[in-house]
Order: sequence, then C-alpha cells, then structure tokens
Amino acid sequence: MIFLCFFQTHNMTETSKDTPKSKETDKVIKQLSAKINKEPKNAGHFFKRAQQYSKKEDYEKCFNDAKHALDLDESLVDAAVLGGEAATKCGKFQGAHSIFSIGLKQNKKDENLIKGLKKLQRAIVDSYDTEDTTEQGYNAVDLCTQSPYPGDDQLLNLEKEILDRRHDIREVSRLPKKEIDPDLRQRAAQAAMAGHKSMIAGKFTDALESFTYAVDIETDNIILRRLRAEVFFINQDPVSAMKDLMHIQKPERTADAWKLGGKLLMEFKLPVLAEFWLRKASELAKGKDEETAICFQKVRAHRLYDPLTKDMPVTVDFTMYGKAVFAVKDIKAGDIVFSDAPIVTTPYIADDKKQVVKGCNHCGTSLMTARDYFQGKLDNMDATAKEVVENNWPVTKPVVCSECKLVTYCSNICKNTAWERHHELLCPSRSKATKKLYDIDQNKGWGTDVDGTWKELWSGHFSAYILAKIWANIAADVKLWMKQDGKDVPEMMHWAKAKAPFRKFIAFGVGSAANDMPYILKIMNDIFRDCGDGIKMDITEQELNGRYYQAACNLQIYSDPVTPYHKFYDNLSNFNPEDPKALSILKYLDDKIPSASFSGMFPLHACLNHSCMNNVEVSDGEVNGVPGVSVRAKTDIKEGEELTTTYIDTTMPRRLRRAWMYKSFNFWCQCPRCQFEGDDAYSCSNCKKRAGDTPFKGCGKCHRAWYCSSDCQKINWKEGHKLVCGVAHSKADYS
Ligand SMILES: C[S@@+](CC[C@H](N)C(=O)[O-])C[C@H]1O[C@@H](n2cnc3c(N)ncnc32)[C@H](O)[C@@H]1O
Repeated sequence: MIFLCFFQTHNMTETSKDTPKSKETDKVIKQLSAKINKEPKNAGHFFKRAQQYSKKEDYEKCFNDAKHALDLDESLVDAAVLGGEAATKCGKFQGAHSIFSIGLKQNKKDENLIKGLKKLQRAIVDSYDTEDTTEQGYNAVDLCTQSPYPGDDQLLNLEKEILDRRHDIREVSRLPKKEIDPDLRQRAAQAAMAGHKSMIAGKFTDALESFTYAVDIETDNIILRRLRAEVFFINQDPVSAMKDLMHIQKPERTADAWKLGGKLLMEFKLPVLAEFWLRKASELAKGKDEETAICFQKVRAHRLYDPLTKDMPVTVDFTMYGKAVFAVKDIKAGDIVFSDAPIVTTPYIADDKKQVVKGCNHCGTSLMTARDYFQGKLDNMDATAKEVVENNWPVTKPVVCSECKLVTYCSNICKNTAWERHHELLCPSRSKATKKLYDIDQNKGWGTDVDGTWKELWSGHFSAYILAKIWANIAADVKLWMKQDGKDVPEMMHWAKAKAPFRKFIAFGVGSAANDMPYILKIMNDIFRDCGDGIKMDITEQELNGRYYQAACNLQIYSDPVTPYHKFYDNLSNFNPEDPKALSILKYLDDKIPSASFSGMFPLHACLNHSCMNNVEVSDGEVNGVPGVSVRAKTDIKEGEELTTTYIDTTMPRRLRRAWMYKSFNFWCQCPRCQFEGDDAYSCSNCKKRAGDTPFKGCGKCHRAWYCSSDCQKINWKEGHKLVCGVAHSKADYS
C-alpha cells in the first residue's frame, strides 16, 4: 500500500558536441533507432542505444532507453546501472531509485548498483543544498477557487428563507433619513467614541451599551451598525449582530461588514450564504485579506465534507496547508478511523514488476487465479495438493469487454457500469486514438511518435488512463444531466455539475505536462473531440496540466485486501490440522502474495496531509464490498489533533526526507520531526551554528540531532525534540 510519490517533471537540456566522434555516435544511434522501429521489443537494441546516448551525455534519453530495455528484459542488470546513473545525472531521482531497485532484485550484491545508489543519495542531498531553499511554500488558499457550485443559486434562496424563518433576519430596506436634533447627534457621537474606546479596552458590555445608545439616536448610521454588530458577535449574540448588518445596504457594505456577516452565517450553519458574503468580502479586498480567504475555504470544506464524515470520528477543516483532517473525538492506536472508496481508479503497473494478477478494471477486485499464485508449482504439485487447490480455490469468472476483448472485469455489472462511465469512450476498439492510449499504457508510457520514432510519450508516474477516465466520467455525467433536463445540447450548468466531484482534489506542481508530453495532449484531444451525443471536450494545455497535477498530488496505490488467495487460505483453515490434505498443500504456500494494484483518487483520504511523524497509516481496505483504503491510527490521537499520514519512507534522515518531499510535492516539510531533528553533525540542530573540523555530538538516543553545547541540547529537547526522539517511523514503500 503506497502513496504515489513522484518527482515533478523537469525539463532537461540536451548536450550534443559536434565532433567527429559525436557524429559517429549519432550515426550509430540512427542505425539503432531503425532497428528499434523494426523490433520494438528487442531489449538489446535499447540498451545499446542507451550506451550511445550516455556517450553523448544525453542522460535523459539514456535513462529512457535503459529503463525500457529493463522493462523488456529484467535480467539486464547493466541497463539498471547505466539507466540509474544517467537518471541521477539528469536529476530524475525517482526514476534512478526505481531502476536501481529493479537491478537489485536481480542481484542484491551488485557492486555497481550499490555504488550507483550511494551516488544517488549524494546527488539528492546536494540538490537539496544547492536548490533555492527559501522555505516559502505555496499559499494554499491561492490554489482554491471561490466559484459557486452548480445549484448554489437555489440553495442561496433556501438559506435566505431559513435565516428569515428561523432567526427572523432579512435584508432591511433603507430607513428614511431622520431629522436629528444637533445636541442629540452630539451625544450620539460621544457615545460612539466611548463605545470605540471600550471596545479597544476589551470592555464589551460597556461598548455595547454605548453603541446601542448611539444607534437608537442615529438608526441609519451604517458605521455604528457595523461596530455594534462586531460587539454583538464578540458577545456571542449572532442574531443581533446579523440584524445590524442587514441594516447596511448592500452597496454600502465594506469588506469588513461582508466578512463579519460570513462568519456569523458560518455560526448559523448556512454555508452557501456564508460563502456568498465571504466572496463579496474577498472581491472588495481584492483577494488580499488572508483571513477572509481562509474563512471561505473553511466554510467550503465543512459543507463538502461534513456529509462524508457524518458518522466518523473526524472532520475536514481548512488550514494554512489547505484541507486537513482533524479528530472530533479521542481515537485509540490501532483503530480504523475511516475507509474510503475511489472516485476514479485504474490498474497500476509499478516500474519494477509486471502485473501478473488481473483485477477488475472497474472496481479493483482481485481476479487472482491459482496459477497466478502458484505459477509453475501448479504443474509439479502432487495429486493431493492439486485436488485441494481445485476444490478450494474460489472460482472467479472474469468477463472481458466484448468489443475490445482486452479489458477484464469481475462481473457483468462492472462491465456494464464501466461501459456507461468510461469504457464506451475509451474502449481500445473505438478508434485509433483509444487503441494508441491502451498501447502506450501497456508499454509503460512508450509508443511511436508522429515522426515514427519509438519513444517515451508519457512520463507520468501513474497511468495516463487516470486522466482519460476523469474526462470520460465528466462526459458521461454531462450526458446524464443534459438528458435529465430534456436538452439536446449541454448547458454550462450541466458541465459544472459533471465537473463538481473532481473539484475536491487539490492540484499543485511546477512544469507543464502538456509541453513535456505533446503526443498525449494530441491523443486525448482525438479521443474527446467527439464524446457522442454531440458532446465535445477540448483538452487544453491548462486542462491537461491541471488534471495531471490533481492526479500527482492525490493518487494512492492500493489493492484488494481480500484476494482469492485469502479466501483459499480461509477454506484451508476449515480442514482438520492433521488432515493429510491440508498438510500436502502447506509446502507450496509462499509468503509473497502477488497483487493486482490500482491507483485511485479518494475524496476523504486525499485530505490527509503529510507529516514525518504521522499518526495514521493507510492500508488496503474494503468499502461496500469493494476494494478501497482504510486509514488506521498509528498512535493514540486526541480530539482536535490533526490526522497526518506519510507520503514517503520516514525512516530516511531529515535532509533526505525534506529533499524527497520538496522534489515530489513542492513543499518543505515543517512537521515536528523536521523542526526538531537536524541534518548532520556539522550543524547544531538547535542554534544552527556550524561545526569546524570536529563534528558535534549527536543525541545518544535517536542519533538524528546534533548539538554544539549541552545547553542547546537541553533547549531543543524541551522545545520539541523529546516529542520526536525515538518515535516509530513508517517504512512506507514509495514509488
Ligand atoms: C493529498 S493532498 C492533502 C490535502 C491538501 N492539503 C488539500 O488541500 O487537498 C496533498 C497536498 O497537500 C499539501 N500538503 C500535504 N502535506 C503538507 C505539509 N506537511 N506541508 C505543506 N503542504 C502539505 C501539498 O500541496 C500536497 O501536494
């Protein structure tokens, strides 16, 4: 079970020196390319071309070829070494790590691979040291829109009615101008001054009295109304506060008045109206008021997620890092906090393994056969064991798409639902473009480009199908909404409704996927240009980039927690332990259970932020009988505490962890471990003083913090190191 972590795309500069030697290299590359076009499954050609690219110092191409050679033939350890070193040189650290790992599977002791891994570690650390490490992360509110959701206009009217009926609050028309005696006006002004002073002094009862005196005289004074509303708000009288604000006519309301109204409406639990007021406040403040922007997103988080978390011990709120999950009651270590089902999912093929087991392409249910599990052993098994397998291995009845005959499902229900949701549009039999997408996916991103060259067309660390499925789902919903409204052509509202479920997922990253992968942009447009029923989707560069980063920030890898193997094993437990049949099969059982992995986007799970001192862990789970994820408490969690998972292997030292996080997710981790551990023995983890030639002494317990003096050690211990020293780390596998 892994979070899909990846390094963001970087544009590499190509080096090519125009020397006779390099001309010769170019010639060899040309010859090899021709051979590759003829025999695209020949690993040797790719390896040889990778060697040529390495000579040219074109490390990106060298890595791509070496990786592909290894995909075709895992035993090519030299390709792992070459590719890993090339990837390290061009900064593709994630790629380097995974290609070295493939090699190590073949030969754990290969010296060149081990050397390569050490160089990789050094390069990651160096890049962290030389990168612009100004630790200003992103601003989460800037990533979130304030645009209304479809149907909000009707909800707005409904909430206005609730405000009126339940709290007797409504917009008040402008009061007629009153002639006020100058003496009285003078007294009102004095009372207002006194009210203001009391407010500053924190004497809110006195302030209220003074403002009320003044408002009674100057009933139409909008400044007095707003000030009194603020005092009512502080004195926890939201109804009176709101009534005062309603006396201020809309065009005269300041950003502060709209903001206060938004906060009051949050208390009345009228989120759409609250959003309306806060949006107005944001517009008037020209987006510069951070508090308003955060309030808006808090309202939105609660309105979108409260229904999802209704029976759960958690809530979703908005913080400086965007959405975050908080405990609403104490949770015990080991408890499952919540489970979540994916909104979109697709098979995941890791770089280092072939997907030997099939899973339902729609729901992810494992379709593992006895052969998938026992492989060759099945043929050589003794007769008794074979009989046990035949009688106890659950029968799965995979159903294949009747059009393409390529995509498998666990049942006709899944096949039909998949057809309606996405497969009708994406079925490889539908068009050249859909077949091409299928082939690129099967070839882990490789295919023939428009100019006839065989190259990596998709370099995402997840399947391009995720994006295609998002768009296919949107197209399917647009059709539904359009038909439901009896229209022949979709309206803006239909599009907005169809896109709404995907608005929950944050998208953040640098670089342009559309620029890096123009071929993908082209085939996606070829596919979605005609979605049937007159519906067209224009996949612009911005659309591709947005969806790409949504997937990159939120995807989670998971697999069916209860496979046919588990059911088989359960069946065995019904045997008498002395039964020779049961004993006959034991020797064939293996700890390694092959899985059908999927990567999916999970609405609630995707709100979990990262911490290197995570208090929850994500595991394979089941939701309504189909595979999903479960979030389990790793430690006791107190009410009000944020739940954090980890996106990386937290056993790594701080410098490496932070470098991985920055490269993969573009933020500097500020978790307690990152704050109260150090980088190395040459910098004091407390005061940051640099050591000379003699390294500082480290914390004797965790060896992850170093100090120039015992005073610094004591301060750091008190301030937070004691919280992080010696906590159990999550050795999440990361890809
Ligand atoms: C799976 S989402 C987590 C929820 C996210 N905060 C949101 O608003 O949707 C992952 C993204 O959250 C942000 N994030 C997660 N953990 C963070 C942390 N410790 N510090 C800063 N940003 C974090 C990053 O933008 C990351 O790409």
